[in-house]
Amino acid sequence: MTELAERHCAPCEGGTQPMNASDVSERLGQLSDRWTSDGDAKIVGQFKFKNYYHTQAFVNAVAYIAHCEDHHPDITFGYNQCTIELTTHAINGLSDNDFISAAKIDRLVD
Ligand SMILES: C[C@H](O)[C@H](O)[C@H]1CNC2=NC(N)=NC(=O)C2=N1
Repeated sequence: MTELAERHCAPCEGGTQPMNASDVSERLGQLSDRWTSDGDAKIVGQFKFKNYYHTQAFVNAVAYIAHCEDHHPDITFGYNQCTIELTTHAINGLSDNDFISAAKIDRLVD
């Protein structure tokens, strides 16, 4: 199968089933250890940086990915850390879009 980071998010307007726990855990295995799942509802990534400039640059790059993919994570950050939460609002759960976005975000720092 094509690597997650090479794929693109597909428009999701509902009507798709949210991923079940076993799909979630299989997809999580394709991401870095920074990501954990919060039940089947969302995945959370924790990123550390050496200073505010590096953190802010990362946040800007994540926002750019979100714009290009039309899939939007919640982003919170401080001086040297950033937390990304991904879920697919349209289906109230996780879809491939969340894992594709997470894999692209991983690529920024790996
Ligand atoms: C039409 C467009 O694809 C949708 O409105 C997108 C926009 N960004 C989104 N982002 C997230 N996280 N979940 C969504 O369901 C979603 N829907």
